[in-house]
Amino acid sequence: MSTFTLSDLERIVATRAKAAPEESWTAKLVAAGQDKAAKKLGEEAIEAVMAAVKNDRANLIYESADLLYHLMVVLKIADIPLEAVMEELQRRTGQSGLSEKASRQGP
Ligand SMILES: N=c1c2ncn([C@@H]3O[C@H](COP(=O)(O)OP(=O)(O)OP(=O)(O)O)[C@@H](O)[C@H]3O)c2ncn1[C@@H]1O[C@H](COP(=O)(O)O)[C@@H](O)[C@H]1O
Repeated sequence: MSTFTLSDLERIVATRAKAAPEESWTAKLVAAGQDKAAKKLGEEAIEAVMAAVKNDRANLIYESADLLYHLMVVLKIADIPLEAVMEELQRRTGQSGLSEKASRQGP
């Protein structure tokens, strides 16, 4: 079982964001800005969706890793700590996704 966590990835992204863009994909994306980083996130999401609908397990794992990495870069550029996302997820525990959806729908 892997001991690697999203917090580890967040730390790596934060460190590599300060590297020279010629030597780091992370730094290159950060230097390019949120439009480029968010576009990459969208592309990786589509690739993960395609792997999922094709039932391609190996590729879904690979594209999910790309997706999570690019999400961490987008959060870094937006100056949102992973902690904020985890707090939101924690806030939702104890409430079913269906009742949460219903609470957002109007009369
Ligand atoms: N997890 C990742 C990770 N996942 C994907 N990628 C990179 O994301 C890029 C996007 O892949 P694509 O094939 O979609 O893009 P591309 O066609 O090469 O690029 P474009 O033509 O779209 O610009 C590739 O260069 C991948 O290597 C990652 N780059 C870095 N990391 C992590 O970040 C760390 C630091 O990496 P650097 O910032 O490069 O030092 C690494 O050790 C990893 O832990």
